[in-house]
Amino acid sequence: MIKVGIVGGTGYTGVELLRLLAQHPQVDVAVITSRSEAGIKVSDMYPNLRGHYDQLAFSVPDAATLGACDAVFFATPHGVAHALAGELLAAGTKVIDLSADFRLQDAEEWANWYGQPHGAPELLGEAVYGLPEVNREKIKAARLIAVPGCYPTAAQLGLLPLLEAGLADTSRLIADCKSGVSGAGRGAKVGSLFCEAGESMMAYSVKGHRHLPEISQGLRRASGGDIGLTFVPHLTPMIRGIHATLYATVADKSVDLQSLYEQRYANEPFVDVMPAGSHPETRSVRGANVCRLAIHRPQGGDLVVVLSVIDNLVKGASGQAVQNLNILFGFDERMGLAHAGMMP
Ligand SMILES: NC(=O)C1=CN([C@@H]2O[C@H](COP(=O)(O)OP(=O)(O)OC[C@H]3O[C@@H](n4cnc5c(N)ncnc54)[C@H](OP(=O)(O)O)[C@@H]3O)[C@@H](O)[C@H]2O)C=CC1
Ligand SMILES: CC(=O)N[C@@H](CCC(=O)OP(=O)(O)O)C(=O)O
Repeated sequence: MIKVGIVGGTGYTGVELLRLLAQHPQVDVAVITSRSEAGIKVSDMYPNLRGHYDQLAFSVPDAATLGACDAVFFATPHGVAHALAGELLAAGTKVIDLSADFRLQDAEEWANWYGQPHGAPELLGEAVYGLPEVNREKIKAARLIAVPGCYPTAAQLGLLPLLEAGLADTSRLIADCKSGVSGAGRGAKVGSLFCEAGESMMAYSVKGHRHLPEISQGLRRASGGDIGLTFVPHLTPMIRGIHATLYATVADKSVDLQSLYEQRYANEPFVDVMPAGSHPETRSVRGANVCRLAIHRPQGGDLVVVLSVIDNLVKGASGQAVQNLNILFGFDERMGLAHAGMMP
């Protein structure tokens, strides 16, 4: 049994961690922080967790208490893990960061996209990008994990097989992505109001979204060369889910792309390559730590369309974080994550 802490326990990814860890046989959640709800019992705030964490209350983040844990999750806005990770690592605590603080390898690029200086560039060298389908061996030996963003998880898992095989024109890739509103977090924002987002759909950040450099970094690693990617995120009237429609030009029509994807993900417990011609739905992964993919080549042309769906709060955040924890501590990778998606 290991002891874990969660910094940022009242946000959407924090409470999703609690939901998943409630069924994890090897994890005891010892500390959960919130500055605004300190002193409140978890089960008083989240009735779905009654019977699971009845003695646990939110507390103000404190490095000494967190440093007594085996691992600490950061489910906080950018910059918080920068400030605390070094101290926790020095105390021998592993850090699993759900924010973007350690996802980009280049501190200057991070500062440009996130509009603030990087708070812990000295830790970047050891941070491991926590996409198990790419970095499983590195994760096993890591102390600091940067859990990928939600759009980057859906986009990379959908495009990696084509790029690793050197099949796609890497100068012209398109990721047309739709997210549920929980992707914006629990904080009050006009754009997240039911009257604003409840029955409407819009693209945003077309000029440049902070997930663009993260997706490009991963695709560069996969292809070994430069990436020309257009990434357009959209806000859609659903609570959870990401649907990524990915476009790539693949001139070689002789390749069996279905087999390529099936072989690439044959041993991956959380990537499901659907039968040829499928149209995965976000509700099929709702609550589940799964990415479902379908590969299409419309009219047999050179444009390949890959459909990729995840739950932004599970494979796109907290589920992937638990998957990383399992790998890090040598548990079965599926532990605590055996949830099927929710239909309807
Ligand atoms: N929502 C999603 O789908 C995804 C989110 N992420 C990332 O995960 C992280 C958390 O996201 P989400 O759960 O949506 O965020 P929320 O806004 O819903 O929650 C943020 C949490 O962090 C706490 N917090 C805020 N500021 C600080 C601070 N300075 N120090 C300590 N705690 C703080 C808040 O509690 P309090 O203020 O009371 O302390 C709250 O519990 C973000 O970095 C986000 O980008 C990643 C992938 C997907
Ligand atoms: C719908 C929505 O607003 N989504 C968020 C991205 C989700 C997320 O939290 O990503 P990070 O972990 O990288 O911050 C956005 O576009 O900013």
